Amino acid sequence: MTTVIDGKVAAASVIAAVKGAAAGLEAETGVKTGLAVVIVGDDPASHAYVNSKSKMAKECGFNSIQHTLPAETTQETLAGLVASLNEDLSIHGILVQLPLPKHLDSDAIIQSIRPEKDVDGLHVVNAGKLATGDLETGLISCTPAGAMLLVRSIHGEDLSGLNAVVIGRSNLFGKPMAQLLLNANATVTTAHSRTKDLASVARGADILVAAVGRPEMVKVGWIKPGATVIDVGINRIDAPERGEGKSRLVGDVAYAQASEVAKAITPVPGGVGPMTIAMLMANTVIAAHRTAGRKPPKF
Ligand SMILES: Nc1nc2c(c(=O)[nH]1)N[C@@H](CN(C=O)c1ccc(C(=O)N[C@@H](CCC(=O)O)C(=O)O)cc1)CN2
Repeated sequence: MTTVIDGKVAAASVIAAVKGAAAGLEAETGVKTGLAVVIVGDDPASHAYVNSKSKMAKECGFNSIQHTLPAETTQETLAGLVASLNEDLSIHGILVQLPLPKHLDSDAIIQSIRPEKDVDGLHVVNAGKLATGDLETGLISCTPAGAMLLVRSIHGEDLSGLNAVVIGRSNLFGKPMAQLLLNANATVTTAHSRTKDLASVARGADILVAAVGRPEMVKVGWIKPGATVIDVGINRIDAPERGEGKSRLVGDVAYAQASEVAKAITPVPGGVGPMTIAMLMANTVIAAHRTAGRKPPKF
């Protein structure tokens, strides 16, 4: 029997823990956890994600602030906003929604966020801490942290003896995911578009993580029978069978066939996606605890 890993259930349990931790911190210290979310431009998907983040932050009992800036915002204006949020004592987490409009230098903006408020875990200080195996003092990028929690729900904390293959090498996901797996003692291969015979590399995986951004690219023949498959892709494709102009979401894995051979698999939607926002809340309450000099909760 294949286990379908339910990201909505896992995310709900993270959120319940966040709510408890935020309430406890406020009761003990008077510190209300604060999250500022910044969005620039009109991309509808980005607006939907940001609205979900702001709403979830309120549900967690946070001070939730949203800054919505027009597409023509200059680098100086955005940098000025980040600088003022860096100084704002009521804000413990700053998130700048990506992608930014093309005329803006995303990396300069991300690197201008104070590392202790970088709840996206993208600042080089946080990336460096993860790369050197320090999982205690930094902030870990939300989607890999969430995907790792799903891996742990199947395999436990120690992945000794297991081969993990991550397909994708982005800073947002592939690199931090590989480092999290390595920290848990898995034997890790990072594969990508230039990897020779990707299918056979993937077939060596006990834990296969796909983050390629190509709909259903990972076929059943790429999956070792009994493997755990974590699908990070969120691709919207046409679905004329649902009516004219309709679309549906699919992952990077051909789910229907893959779920016949995998031991455990994440669906799309409802797998890794919901974990991203839950881990953002987790990072924010961790950051607030640290600022208040309290031991942060573990997730
Ligand atoms: N600053 C950041 N920008 C972006 C990030 C990020 O982590 N930090 N990630 C993505 C978008 N994203 C959050 O921002 C995100 C993507 C998907 C989901 C999610 O829950 N997906 C659902 C499906 C939702 C749908 O129906 O469209 C799922 O997979 O079940 C949450 C957050 C890029 N930008």
